[in-house]
Formats: sequence, C-alpha cells, structure tokens
Amino acid sequence: MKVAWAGSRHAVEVADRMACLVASDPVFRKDTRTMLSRKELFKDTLKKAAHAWKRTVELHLTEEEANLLRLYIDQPGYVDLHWVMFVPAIKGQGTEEQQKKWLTMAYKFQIIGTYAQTELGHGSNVQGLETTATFDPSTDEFIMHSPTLTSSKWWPGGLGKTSTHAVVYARLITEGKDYGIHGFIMQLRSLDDHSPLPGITIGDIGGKFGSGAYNSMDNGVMRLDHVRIPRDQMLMRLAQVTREGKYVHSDVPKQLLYGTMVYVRQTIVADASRALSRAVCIAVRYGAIRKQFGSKAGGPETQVLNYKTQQSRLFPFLASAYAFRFVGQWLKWLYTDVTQKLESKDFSTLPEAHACTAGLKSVTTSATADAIEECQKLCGGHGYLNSSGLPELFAVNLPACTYEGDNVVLLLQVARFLMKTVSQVASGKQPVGTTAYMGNIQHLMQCKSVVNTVEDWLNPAAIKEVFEARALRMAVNCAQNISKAPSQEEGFSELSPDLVEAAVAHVQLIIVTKFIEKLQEDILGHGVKEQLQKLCGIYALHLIHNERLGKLYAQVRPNAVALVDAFDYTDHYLGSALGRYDGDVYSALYKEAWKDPLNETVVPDGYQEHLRPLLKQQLKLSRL
Ligand SMILES: CCCCCCCCCC/C=C\CCC/C=C/C(=O)SCCNC(=O)CCNC(=O)[C@H](O)C(C)(C)COP(=O)(O)OP(=O)(O)OC[C@H]1O[C@@H](n2cnc3c(N)ncnc32)[C@H](O)[C@@H]1OP(=O)(O)O
Ligand SMILES: Cc1cc2nc3c(=O)[nH]c(=O)nc-3n(C[C@H](O)[C@H](O)[C@H](O)COP(=O)(O)OP(=O)(O)OC[C@H]3O[C@@H](n4cnc5c(N)ncnc54)[C@H](O)[C@@H]3O)c2cc1C
Repeated sequence: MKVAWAGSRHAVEVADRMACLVASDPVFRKDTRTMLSRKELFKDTLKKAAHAWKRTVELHLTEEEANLLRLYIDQPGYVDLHWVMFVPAIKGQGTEEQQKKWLTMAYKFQIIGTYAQTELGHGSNVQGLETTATFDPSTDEFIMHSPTLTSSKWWPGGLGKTSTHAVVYARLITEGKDYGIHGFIMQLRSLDDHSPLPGITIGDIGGKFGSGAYNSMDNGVMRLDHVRIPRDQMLMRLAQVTREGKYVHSDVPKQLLYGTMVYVRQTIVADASRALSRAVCIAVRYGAIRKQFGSKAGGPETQVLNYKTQQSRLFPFLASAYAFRFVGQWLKWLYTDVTQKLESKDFSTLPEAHACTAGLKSVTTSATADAIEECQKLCGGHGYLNSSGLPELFAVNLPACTYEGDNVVLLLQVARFLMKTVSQVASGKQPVGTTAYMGNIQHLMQCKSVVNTVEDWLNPAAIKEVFEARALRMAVNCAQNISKAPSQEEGFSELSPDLVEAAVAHVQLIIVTKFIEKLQEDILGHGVKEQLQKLCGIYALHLIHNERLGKLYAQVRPNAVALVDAFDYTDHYLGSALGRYDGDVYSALYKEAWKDPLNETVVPDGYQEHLRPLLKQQLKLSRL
C-alpha cells in the first residue's frame, strides 16, 4: 500500500531517507514550536532553513531530495516562496538571457526571492493591481511606484524581513499608455547589510491565525517611492519594451503571465492530500487506541473507531486522502504535458489546465481544511491540544483555501470554462479532455437512472456515469437559466452560487474518474487493489449520500490502521502525541504537558502580584 500511496518504490525509498534525515537532526525539532514567541519562531525558521541548505550541499542532495527535506521540516518560511514561486516565475516569464542571469544566483542562494503580486487593495483581481512601472526612455529605466496606500504590496511570503529580491507585478506604462500587469525583477535589500534599498519601505504584516503555523513566515508589506530599475529587469518572455519605449507583445497568450499561479495550484493538490492524510492518520490511530463506554460486566471498553458514527465521519476523509493523492499525480502529469506543449507554441490545452488546476486546488483545499477541523473533533478534548498536532495542521493548511487564488473565485473560473463548453456542444463541437463527457449530452440528460440494484453502486462504470450525469445536468441547467437573463454577464452573476456548485460537481467527477482509472493500473501488494476499490466507493458514494456506505465502512474498518500506516510518516513529521506509531498516547500526552513554559515553576508568575492579594483579601472578608 505504501507504493500505491507514494507512486513508486523509488518514491518510498527517497521519502523514507529524507524523513529520517530530518527526524534524526536535533536542529529540526518542532515539539516546542507552538511555545515560541513570534520573533523566536521566525529566528528558528531562519536557523532551520540555513541548516537545511548546509545539509543539502554537504550531502549533494538532488532537487527531489531537497524538496522533500523542505517538506519534512514542515515549517513555512521564505524558502518556500523562493523555490515555489520566485524561481518558477523567472523560468516561466523570463527570457533565456534573464533566466541565465537570475536563476544562476537563485539556485546558489546568492539572492533570496519572493513573488510580490497581491496588494492591500487587490488580491483576487490581478487586473486591478495599482503598483506602476513607468518606462523612462531618458534613462532606459522603469520607475516602480506605489501610487496609493492600497497599492502597497501586502502578503508576499518572505517579503517582510528576508527576501533580497522579488518578482513584482505592476501596471506597465510606456509612452503614456497603460499596458496592464507585467512582472519585474526588483532588488529590495542590500546584499551587504540587508538594509532596504532607497525608496523602499518594507516590513512584516503582523501575526496570523494560530500559534506557530504560518507565523514562521514573514509575510510582508512594501511601499515603493519612485524606485528605478533597469529596463532589462522587466520579465520579457511574454512582452517587451524596446529601448525607445515601444511596447511589443509576443505571440503567446497573455494568460501565461498567470503561469506561476497555475504551477503552484497543481502542487497544492498534492500538499492537500498530504495534509489530509496526516490528520486522518492521527485520527484513525487515536481512534484505535481510545476506548470509551461499551464495557459489559467489567470487560474492556469499546474502541471509538468501532462506533458507526466515528466511521461515517472519518472514513470519507481516509478515502479522500487517497483520492486527492491520485488526482494530484494525474494533475502533475497534465501540467507537465501542457508545459511541454507550450514549448512548441501549442496553447490548445491551456484552458483545460487552468480549469483543472483552479478547480482541483479549490475543491481539495476546502475539503482538507474542513476535514482537519473535523479530525480535531474526532479526537475529543485531546484533539484540541497542540501536542495532538491537529491545531497546527489546521492553521497551516486553512490559508490554502485563500492563497494561490480564493477558492470561490477559482470555481467561478471553472464555471466560465464549463459554460463555454456547453455552448460549444450546443453548436456541435465535440468536447475533449475532462469535458468529453459533455459530448454524451443526449444519453446523460435522459432521466433513466444507470444504477438500479444495490450492487450497481459498486460498479465503477455506473458510478462514473452517475457523476457525469450529475455534473452535466447542473451545468446545462445553469446555461439554460443564464440564457433567460438580460445579458450573459448578468445571468452569470445572478447564477454564480449555482455555477459554483456545478463547478464542484465537475471537479468531483474528475477526482472520481482518476481514482477509477488508478484502479485499472497494475497495483502491487496482496489485497491492496481491493482496499482501494472500497475507498473509491466510499469517496464517490459519500458525495452523493448513498446508503451503501455503512457496509463499506465495516469492510474498511479492519484495515483502517494499515491504510494510514501506508502513508509512512515518521512520528517527527506527524508531530502528534495522539498519532504515534507505537500508540503510547497517554504517556506521550503527559510528557508533552510538562514541556510547556507555564510548568517551569510550580507557583506561577503573577501569583504574588495578582493571585495572593485576591485570595488573602477574600479570606479576610470571609472572616468578618
Ligand atoms: C494544503 C496546502 C498545504 C501547504 C502546506 C504549507 C506549505 C508552505 C509553503 C507554501 C508555499 C507557497 C504557498 C503559496 C503562497 C501564496 C502565494 C500567492 O497567493 S500568489 C498570489 C495568488 N493570487 C491569485 O491566485 C489571484 C487569483 N486571480 C486570478 O488568477 C485572476 O485575477 C483571475 C483568473 C481570477 C481573473 O483574471 P483576469 O481578470 O485576467 O481574466 P478573466 O477572468 O477576465 O479571464 C480572461 C481569460 O483568461 C483565462 N484565464 C484566466 N486565468 C488563467 C490562467 N491562470 N491560465 C490560463 N487562462 C487563464 C480565462 O479562462 C479567460 O479565458 P476565456 O477564454 O476568455 O474565457
Ligand atoms: C498565508 C497567505 C500567504 C500568501 N502569500 C502570498 C504571496 O506570497 N504572494 C502574493 O502575491 N500573495 C500572497 N497571498 C495573498 C493571496 O494570494 C490573496 O489573499 C488571495 O489571492 C485572495 O485574494 P484577496 O485577499 O484579495 O481576497 P478577496 O478577493 O478580497 O476575497 C474576499 C471575499 O470576496 C469574494 N470574492 C472576490 N471576488 C469575487 C467575485 N468576482 N465573485 C464572487 N466572490 C468574490 C471571495 O470569494 C472572498 O469570499 C497570501 C495569502 C495568504 C493568506
């Protein structure tokens, strides 16, 4: 099952090696992370990142190993934005020459970059960004400026205290004309003493949700006061400005400007499956240890994992973790395929890539955040302790519903893609890819149900057709209602809640389809495919509230712990007293409690000043 989860024996081997490297290095300890102040936590993040780089160089780690090292350190920081966004942005929007110049420095960590797009006043609406980049032909420079308070760059990770450079997104103005948003490489801080360069006001935006969590990341604010940069620091793969100031657009779709976001959205689907699997691992292992009620005449109490309510709340998340893992593996293939097509100027699958990355990022992160919160509740009171690992997991993953695109905004992008497809089908065009099912509109729009017997519900072909009919009917219904509106735009706006639901149904069809396709592959291990078939059934049927679920839960229960052990997480990475591999939960909880700084003294700070006088006074009053 480990291989099915990881994707290959090689993946299992590399992951094990990197996870153990992190778990065995005291510098990477994280058990006191939630007890640190914001400044201590930030400094701890700098220390870990520097040590990780040192180990990467010493051990000659590959890019794959270095990424896993960063992942298992499990502490958001500036390195994430450097590798996940700054480098990809230059790769995707820089010319060959610009890539050579800037990536050489970035790969050697001679500069530290971030991705500065969002502003105080605009995040979702990229075309509404206000920062300006005005070309000055007299000096062959761009003048970077924050014209309003709301144009302050706000949120970029690492911007607050760490990044020396950024790809800054701004309105390109030349010859008095505004050509919209483009990317520019800017140096922000001196490479000698790290002080902000002239004209740049820069700092951290303040603490964020949860203790620990994203507070390890210095998300920043930046205001630019007419800062000049050379013309050749405009990223010029998608468009250029000549020495004379002429704007020249390349022969590529302008949406490639958004390419970095598409790239990160596809990686976030894998992140979501990982985050969800960690929460499920904790809740399943703890559910097997925890016993409450049910003892007859002094016999053992009942494992809470045996309660049907516990299974109906938890097993859909177990199934979702596997479902998101497999669709994430497919999405990585889709993204790679689109990127290769772009190299040969084939832009035909760009809309599909946008819709799939946007939709899957949205659906998997929303489901993951909700599931982690529910896993906390599934662990009772102890799930609320930081030592359970669940509050931190929730706080770190909740923002994924917002960053890299607000989930509703992204679903509306999927809906726009679906409405276009429905109208193309109506004009006789055969859809392809993930919307190919819409070409089967006659059959799928019939009222005839494709599942008639209880057994049909476990037939993958029948389940797939149910999901295709559900998604198509919701999309066609939206299209029909939009057509009744005074205009397409008004109709789309009026119908937007229904369009979001239709987009979710389409994305869930993709997830179910990819799970079914995964089961058609050769899957190693005795009984593994059968277990995955049950999980596929649970994932699909829980979305449509089917009564077959109870039987499936009972069939999965005996293997539930084995299915989460297959995630192969070290206790260090899981970071949970409840989810320990050895199940020694109560000793671990008790041991972790004493680490809290509050327990450094038996009599707490504040007793003499605030508690003793109160108690003495009340005692005196009581004797009057
Ligand atoms: C579970 C996670 C666990 C994480 C664990 C912890 C890890 C810690 C490390 C984390 C590392 C990184 C985290 C990320 C940090 C965060 C970074 C950021 O947030 S960066 C900023 C992200 N911002 C956004 O995503 C903004 C969202 N908005 C947009 O993308 C656009 O504004 C959009 C698409 C909403 C609207 O764009 P626009 O107004 O220009 O276009 P239209 O809607 O009019 O559409 C026109 C046309 O273009 C097509 N289109 C739009 N976007 C794309 C695209 N990306 N690719 C291709 N095509 C696109 C659209 O479909 C339309 O086509 P048409 O044919 O005309 O219909
Ligand atoms: C932890 C974290 C890290 C981040 N890191 C970075 C970074 O490194 N670099 C960077 O550039 N940015 C970063 N961001 C910013 C992030 O990309 C934005 O917050 C995100 O794109 C959402 O935009 P917004 O904040 O403007 O939300 P808004 O768009 O203001 O959302 C507010 C509400 O309005 C709704 N809404 C907005 N538009 C519409 C519409 N057209 N129709 C219906 N509803 C709508 C949304 O659904 C939401 O409910 C980060 C954010 C977070 C939380």
